[in-house]
Amino acid sequence: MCGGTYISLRLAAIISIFTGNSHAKLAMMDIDSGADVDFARGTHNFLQWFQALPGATFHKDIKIVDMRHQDAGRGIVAAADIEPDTVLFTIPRASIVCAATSELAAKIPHIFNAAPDNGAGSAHMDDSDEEDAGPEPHDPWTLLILVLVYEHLQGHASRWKPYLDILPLEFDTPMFWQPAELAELQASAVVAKVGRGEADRMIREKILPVVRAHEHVFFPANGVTLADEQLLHLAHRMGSAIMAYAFDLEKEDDQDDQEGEDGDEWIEDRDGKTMMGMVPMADLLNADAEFNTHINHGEDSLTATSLRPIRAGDEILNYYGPLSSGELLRRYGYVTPKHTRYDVVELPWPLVESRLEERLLTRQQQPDWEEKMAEQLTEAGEDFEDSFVLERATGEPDTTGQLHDDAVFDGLPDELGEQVKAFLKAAKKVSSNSLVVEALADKDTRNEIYLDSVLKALGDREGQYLTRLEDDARLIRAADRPHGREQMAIWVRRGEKQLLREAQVWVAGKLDGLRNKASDRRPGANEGAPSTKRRRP
Ligand SMILES: C[S@@+](CC[C@H](N)C(=O)[O-])C[C@H]1O[C@@H](n2cnc3c(N)ncnc32)[C@H](O)[C@@H]1O
Repeated sequence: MCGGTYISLRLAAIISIFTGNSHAKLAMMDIDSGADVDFARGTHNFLQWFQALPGATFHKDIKIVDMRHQDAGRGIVAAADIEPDTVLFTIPRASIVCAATSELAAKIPHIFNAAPDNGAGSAHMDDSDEEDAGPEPHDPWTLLILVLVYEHLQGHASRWKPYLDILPLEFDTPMFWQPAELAELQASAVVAKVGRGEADRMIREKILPVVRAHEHVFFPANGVTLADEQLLHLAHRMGSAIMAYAFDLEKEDDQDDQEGEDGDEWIEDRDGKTMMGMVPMADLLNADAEFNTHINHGEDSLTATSLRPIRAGDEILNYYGPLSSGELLRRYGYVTPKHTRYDVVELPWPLVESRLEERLLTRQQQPDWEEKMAEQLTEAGEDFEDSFVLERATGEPDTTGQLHDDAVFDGLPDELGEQVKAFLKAAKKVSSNSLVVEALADKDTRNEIYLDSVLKALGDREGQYLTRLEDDARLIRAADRPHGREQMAIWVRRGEKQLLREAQVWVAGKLDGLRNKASDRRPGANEGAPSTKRRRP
C-alpha cells in the first residue's frame, strides 16, 4: 500500500479469526446474498470492471464478501482451500489511481511538475504559475487528494468510477469523531495526533486554491460546482481514503531502502520521494497482525500471493505493520486483539523529572535549582526529549505471517536511562545539599533514584486516565472484539494502561533487587548469615 503508513504492506496477511462456524457465515454473506442491494451491486460492478482490465487476474477460489457485520466493510475470503504461493490477483500498474495515470496531471502540469518528485516530471516550480500551487509545492499526499477529487468529480467519465464508488463515504478514524467520542480516549497520546485542524488548514491552503484556479478542469461543463465547504468535506474524505487505502508505489527494492522511515502523519512530508496511489483490489484486503498474503510490487503489475495454505472460508489478510491499537485506530479506524501486543504508551519527561526532583530536593529547597540545572544542562550540551515511548519486546511475524513469541515488557527505553543519567549528573554539580551530592556519587544509589522515580512517574501516568484499568476491562463487554467508537476508544486506553502496569511490575522487580543488594551490603547485614550472597526467593 501507499504511504510510509503502509511501508510494511509488502507482507500480506492471513486471518485466523474466522474459524469453525464463522466460515459458513461468511460464505452466506458473499455478494449474491442480496442483503443490501446497493452494497452488493457496488461490489459486483467493481469486480466486473476489475476483471475486464487488461492484465488483471482474480483467482477463481476467492471472493469479495460483505463483512459489515464485523465492522470491516468489504473483504476477500477463500472460497476453496488455497495452496501457498498462489497468485490470488494481479493488478496492472496502469489501473492504479495516481499522478502518473490520471489525466489531471496533463491538464494542470504546472501543479504536478512543481512537486519535488512525484514521478511525473520536473523538480522545480514553474514560476509563471507559482500562485496556482499555493504557498508550497505539493507533496504526494496533496497530489493524490487532487487526483481523487478530480476523478470523483468526473463521475461516469472517470475510468475508475466503479472503483471510486466502493470507497467508503464515512470513516471511523478519530479525525471524524465528536468531542465526546474523543474524550473516551482519555489520556492517550492518540488524541494529540488526530490533527483535524491541521488537515483542514492543509486542504484550505493547498487543495481548494488549486481547484478554484482550475474550475474548468475539475468541474465537468454541465455539472455542478461545489462550494468550499463541500469541497473541504470531499477532500477530507479522499485524504482519509488515502490514509487507510493508498500504497507506496515503489518496487520492492526501493521499499526496502525506506524501511523504518516515519510515516505516521496524515499530512506527511515525505520529501516527495514516493509516488502514492490507490491500488484497486489490493486495497480490498483487510489486515491483521497475523496475515496470510503478500503484495508484491512488480515492474508492470502488483500481485497478491498467499504466504501459506489458506483454508476455504478464511479471510485473505494483508499486513499494515506492527501498529499499536492507537495507531491502527488513528490511521485505519479499527482495532484488533492481535495488534494489542504492539501497544505503546508515552511517558512524558516532566512526570519523571518532578519525581526525581522530589527525591533530590526534599532535604533542602533550592530556589535557584531550575535555573542552575538549565544552565548546567546547556553547558553539557544536553538536549532533552519531551517524552519516551514504552513498548514490549514483541518478536516479528515469520515469513508465513504468523507470530510465535509472547509480547513481554522487558525494559525501559535506553534513552530514558541516558536522560536520567544526564539529569543526575547535572544535579550532583548543582545541588547545594552535601548529602545529596554524596548520595549521587554512588552508582547504585543513582540507579535506585532512577528506578524509584520512574516507578512513581508510571503510576502518575496511569493516574492521568480518568478510569482504572479494571473499570475499562469491565466496560469492554465483548473482550474478543470491540464494536463502535466508544468501545474502540476504551480498547486503546485499556491497552495503554495494561502496558503501564506491566512496566511498573518490571521496574518494581528491578528496584527490589537493587534494594536487597543494598541492604545486604549494609554493615552487619550478613552477621550470622551464610557467606554466599543472600537473594530474594
Ligand atoms: C484497505 S481498506 C480494506 C478494505 C475495506 N474493508 C473496504 O471495505 O473497502 C482498510 C480499511 O478496512 C477496514 N479494515 C481492515 N482490516 C480490518 C480488520 N481486521 N477489522 C476491521 N476492519 C478492518 C478498516 O476500516 C480500514 O480502514
